Amino acid sequence: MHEEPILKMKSISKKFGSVQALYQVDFELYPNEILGLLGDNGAGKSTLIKIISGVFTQDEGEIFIHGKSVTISDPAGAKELGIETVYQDLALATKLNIAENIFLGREKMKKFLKTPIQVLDKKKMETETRPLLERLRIALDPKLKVGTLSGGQRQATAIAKSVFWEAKIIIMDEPTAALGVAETAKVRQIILDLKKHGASVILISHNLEDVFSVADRAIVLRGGMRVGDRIIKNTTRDEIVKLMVSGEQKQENNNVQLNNVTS
Ligand SMILES: Nc1ncnc2c1ncn2[C@@H]1O[C@H](COP(=O)(O)OP(=O)(O)OP(=O)(O)O)[C@@H](O)[C@H]1O
Repeated sequence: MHEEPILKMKSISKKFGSVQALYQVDFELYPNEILGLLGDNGAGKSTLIKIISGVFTQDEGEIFIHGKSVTISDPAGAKELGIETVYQDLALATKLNIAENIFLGREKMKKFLKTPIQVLDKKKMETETRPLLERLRIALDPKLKVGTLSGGQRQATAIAKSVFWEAKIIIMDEPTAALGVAETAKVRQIILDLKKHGASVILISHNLEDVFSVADRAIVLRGGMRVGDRIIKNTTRDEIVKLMVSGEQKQENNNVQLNNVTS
C-alpha cells in the first residue's frame, strides 16, 4: 500500500519500571484497513493500543494522524482525533437501554421554553439509534435494556456507539472472546461493515480465525518489538504463529526491529 497512513507511530518505546513493554515500535494503519495486532501474552499489544487511545503516553517516539504530528494526552484527546476503543469490558450501562448507551455522556435533552428544566429526550435518542443499527445490520430494538442482551449483542452495541460518534479509527480488544460461534460470526460481519462504511479498525485477538476472516494485514509484536508485518492473503496461520512464538531473523523491508537491535 502506498497511500498515506491514517495513523503512523514512529519508534515508540515505553517502560514500566525496568520492564521494557515496547521498544522502538513502528506502526501504521491505512485508511479503510482492518489490521490485526497479534502477539503472545506480554508482547506489548495492550500497551500500544493504550498509547493510541490516550491511556498511556509513550516515553519515546512520535504519533502522526493523516501525516500531522499529534500528542494524545488523554482518552478525551483520542476521541477528539476520531479514535474510539471498544474494550473487552465494553463500558456499557446495563440498566440503560441501547439508545441511552449510544448517547451515554452525550445525552440529548428536551428543553422547555422559558424554563431551565431539562429532561432526557428518550424518543429522539431512540429515533436516531434505529437507522444506525439498521445501517450496521444489527437487528435490535433501541429500547432494549443492555442488561438483557447476549454478549454478542452487547459487543454490537459498543461498536455501534463508536460508529455513531464518527470514529475514523476503531480499536477492538478481543471482540470475540467469550462469544459463541453464531455471535462471533455476527461480530466479524459488523467489523467488515465498519470497513464498508469507511472506518479503519485495529483488531487485537488471540483468535487467529478472527484475523484471517476479516483482516487485510497483521502486525506481530514479540517481547515489545515489532517482528512481523504480513498481508493476510499472502501469509498462513503457521507463518503468523511462528512470528508470534519466535519472531523472524531476517530484516523486513519495512523497518521491523529485530530482537538483537544494535541501535
Ligand atoms: N501498568 C503496568 N505496569 C507494569 N508493567 C506493565 C503494565 N502494563 C503492562 N506491563 C508489562 O508490559 C509488558 C507488555 O504488556 P502488555 O499488556 O502490553 O502485553 P499484551 O501483548 O497486551 O499481553 P496480553 O495478551 O497478556 O494482554 C508485560 O511485560 C507487562 O507485564
